[in-house]
Amino acid sequence: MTDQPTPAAEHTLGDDERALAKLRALRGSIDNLDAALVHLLAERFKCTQEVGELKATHHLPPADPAREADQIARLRRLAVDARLDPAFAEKFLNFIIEEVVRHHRAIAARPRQDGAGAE
Ligand SMILES: O=C(O)C(=O)C[C@]1(C(=O)O)C=C[C@@H](O)C=C1
Repeated sequence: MTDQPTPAAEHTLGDDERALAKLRALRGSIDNLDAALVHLLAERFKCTQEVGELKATHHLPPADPAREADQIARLRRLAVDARLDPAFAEKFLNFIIEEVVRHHRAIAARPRQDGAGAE
């Protein structure tokens, strides 16, 4: 019988420490990226809040399906280039837009402060 090392014997304490250090470093980057996502989303919602005000003031519909179709097609292309699943990119954008449209509807339904529209 030959003395073949078992996988467990090859797996040293140093390997485990390196793996844990790598995991910690990756989690640090994940936390930074999550923070960036929150800030990016906050900026996006600031813009869409203004869009919602503009639309409500000028009696424009809360949703614009043609614009959404363009955005989805563009995002899917970007996702493919970035090696991100385009179906996931589409789902993610739709999720955000759904929330935006909900805000737009709430703004449009809000009673106006300037008395316009009242008898
Ligand atoms: O561009 C608009 O008209 C918006 O209201 C913004 C937005 C978006 O979040 O990107 C939201 C709803 C519309 O259906 C399309 C796009």
